[in-house]
Amino acid sequence: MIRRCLQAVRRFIPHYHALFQDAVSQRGLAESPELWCSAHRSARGLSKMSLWPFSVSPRDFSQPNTSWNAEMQEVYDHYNALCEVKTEEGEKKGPWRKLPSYNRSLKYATGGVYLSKIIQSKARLFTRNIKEHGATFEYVVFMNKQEKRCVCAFQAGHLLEGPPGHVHGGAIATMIDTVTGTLAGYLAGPIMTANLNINYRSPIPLGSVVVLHSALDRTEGKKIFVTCRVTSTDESKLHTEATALFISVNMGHLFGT
Ligand SMILES: CCCCCCCCCCCCCC(=O)SCCNC(=O)CCNC(=O)[C@H](O)C(C)(C)COP(=O)(O)OP(=O)(O)OC[C@H]1O[C@@H](n2cnc3c(N)ncnc32)[C@H](O)[C@@H]1OP(=O)(O)O
Repeated sequence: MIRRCLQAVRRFIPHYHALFQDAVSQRGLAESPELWCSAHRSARGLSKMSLWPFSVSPRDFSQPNTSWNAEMQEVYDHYNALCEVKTEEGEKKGPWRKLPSYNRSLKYATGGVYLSKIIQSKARLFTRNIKEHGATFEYVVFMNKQEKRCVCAFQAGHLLEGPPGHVHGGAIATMIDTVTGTLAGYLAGPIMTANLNINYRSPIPLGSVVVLHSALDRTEGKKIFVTCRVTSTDESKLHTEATALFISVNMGHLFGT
């Protein structure tokens, strides 16, 4: 069964490769950051049809679940309401968009000739690898493309302890990397983190909800500079400040080609 599935994957790779090369050329990405997303969407459609025989509908980890406390739900509801603005002509898309979040991003953005190298069946996105709701990273990202910024509501679970009763600095860095990286990737296509500078200003209690506010600072060629502030939900308390540098890469960079 597995051998037959792999044979089917191999048969479709040339078609997939053509699609991928067409849509995700570096020139195209530089001119239109949208291309990465459309290539990603096309790839998902294709992989669902034929390339990914093991595929099931992916779970969107950024949907509310029973572990979310009232504050987390409140921030979610606030930004979710901004995703659709009601007008006299009926509902219209607002400036914000909720990003879905899966536990294997590459599974849903499979890429032609790289397919055989990237399939590691046990690989899972670091922030989405625990099944128990609320134990680690509960978060949802809302993107505002016009303003080139995003916000993330983050509820830190009990397995993220660093100092007693408070969130581990590495877990905070993980969330900052994730949110700034998501913004940079959304605006510029495939990126890698080159530099992350973090100032921890006040500890984050375990179980509490904070908001990460991330914004594009500037771009210089392949370099994308992004800022991030982690605050309490009412923004009265600053927990962490960071700056990040991302470099646009082509997919070959990930596979040493
Ligand atoms: C799409 C979104 C979907 C998201 C879904 C999942 C969500 C999760 C998202 C999570 C996202 C998490 C993402 C992750 O966690 S990525 C994982 C952590 N990051 C890495 O492992 C990256 C490892 N490093 C590299 O691969 C390369 O060094 C990179 C790619 C970074 C640069 O490559 P390369 O070395 O070949 O670069 P270049 O020679 O072309 O130089 C280009 C320019 O950049 C300047 N430069 C380079 N490095 C630095 C530096 N450190 N400080 C300051 N400047 C630096 C350089 O001087 C030059 O400037 P200029 O001379 O042009 O002025």
